[in-house]
Amino acid sequence: MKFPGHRKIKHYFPVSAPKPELPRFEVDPRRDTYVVGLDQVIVDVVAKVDDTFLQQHGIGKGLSNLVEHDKADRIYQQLLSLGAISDHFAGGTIGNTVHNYSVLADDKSVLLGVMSANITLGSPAYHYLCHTSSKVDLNHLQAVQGDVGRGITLITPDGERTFVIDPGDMDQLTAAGIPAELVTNASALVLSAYPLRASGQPIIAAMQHSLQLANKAEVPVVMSLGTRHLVEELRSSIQQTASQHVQILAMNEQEAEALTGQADPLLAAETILEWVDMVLITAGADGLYLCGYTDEALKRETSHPIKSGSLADFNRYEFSRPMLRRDCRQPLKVYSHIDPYLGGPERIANTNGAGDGALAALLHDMAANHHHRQLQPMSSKHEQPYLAYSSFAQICKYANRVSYEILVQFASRLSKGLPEREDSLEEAYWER
Ligand SMILES: Nc1ncnc2c1ncn2[C@@H]1O[C@H](COP(=O)(O)OP(=O)(O)OP(=O)(O)O)[C@@H](O)[C@H]1O
Ligand SMILES: O=c1[nH]cnc2c1ncn2[C@@H]1O[C@H](CO)[C@@H](O)[C@H]1O
Repeated sequence: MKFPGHRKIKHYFPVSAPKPELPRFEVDPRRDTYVVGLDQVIVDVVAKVDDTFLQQHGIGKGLSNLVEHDKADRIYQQLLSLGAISDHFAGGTIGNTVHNYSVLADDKSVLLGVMSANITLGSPAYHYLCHTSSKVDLNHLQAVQGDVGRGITLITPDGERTFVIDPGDMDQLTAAGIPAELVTNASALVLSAYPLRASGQPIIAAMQHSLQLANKAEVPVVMSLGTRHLVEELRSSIQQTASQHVQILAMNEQEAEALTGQADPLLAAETILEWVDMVLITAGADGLYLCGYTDEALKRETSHPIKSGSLADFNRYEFSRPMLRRDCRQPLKVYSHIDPYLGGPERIANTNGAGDGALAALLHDMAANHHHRQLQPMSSKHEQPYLAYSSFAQICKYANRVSYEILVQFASRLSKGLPEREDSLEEAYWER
């Protein structure tokens, strides 16, 4: 487990005794620190098109459009004949998140979903496996006869991405195949709202079952909202799932507006904190917000400049560490915001996955806290049942840094961890 903070060598957790066993790729729920993700397994087929292509096929720009297999195939064949397909990447919003988590933490995660029983060269399943970190434990995927989902990712000249989703067998995940012990010993269970639109499909029951297992074992549940029109379509079901089963919600500012009716991320966060304990809102060129609770007696004042927006002095206590509302004797709402790292890259090739990257950073900080608590239960860091290792402000910095790394590459998944030292920071910073 790598340390998520300043990432200096001293922040690697000590390993004093030599490990008696050979390293295992499979997660051992009694010994390992890991997060579990549940996803519709999807391979992203990336193609560059112009806006008229979207209009011709009646595809809603910027949306994740669920379509019939035949229509998706017609689009795919046309893209092939145009020579417009540039790549096949592993995708799925939660698949991306757990992969990124494993790359950042240099540690294990588990993916729950489906996989084709018979994999041929060049098939969607083949591409998925080729682009997934070996630290993601895929031993618990459930076999299906057909293909995993195919997400045709259409990139228009303005950099916007639009999905055409051919579900294949991605929704055939069953509740009976969810390994209970893996869920109940995880640092967090992470899933998205996308499966909620698969009405009548087995994945709905699989999702409900995992939520119940995690809730019973008090494993934090993290839900990412997917895309704006999904939230518009399923607002009440998302709200209900969030307030009953979820502790942490992640979304972008459009999804926050669709959920709460508030265009201002701070006001949206204020409302969302009535349902859940923490919320991450990414806001594109405006950076990101992390908001949650701490106990009044444990609040810590920031040394960063004080910011005001729709809430006055909103970041005053951003040096506090996040807690569940029910663990606070006197809950205090804490808001933190950060502008894009280095003002964002000079040129953004593809924003796909920037939000998933930010969420992976938050998960890393939470898992590091879990890991440290197992190793050092008497440490002063665990006098209170904190949700994360670092403060709201520190997690914001980390999440934004990870998003930047995704923006400067073409793919939606990290191919390597963050540098140990930032070239942009002067030597003196690292001497502190
Ligand atoms: N135009 C931009 N300029 C600078 N930084 C950006 C820009 N767009 C995104 N970012 C950075 O990436 C983070 C996440 O971006 P964004 O809000 O677009 O995520 P998203 O819509 O959830 O993405 P996805 O759903 O594709 O994962 C932002 O918080 C910010 O740090
Ligand atoms: O319906 C869906 N279910 C699961 N993941 C999806 C869906 N639509 C798009 N993405 C995934 O979202 C990622 C970017 O955040 C993409 O990699 C894409 O595969």
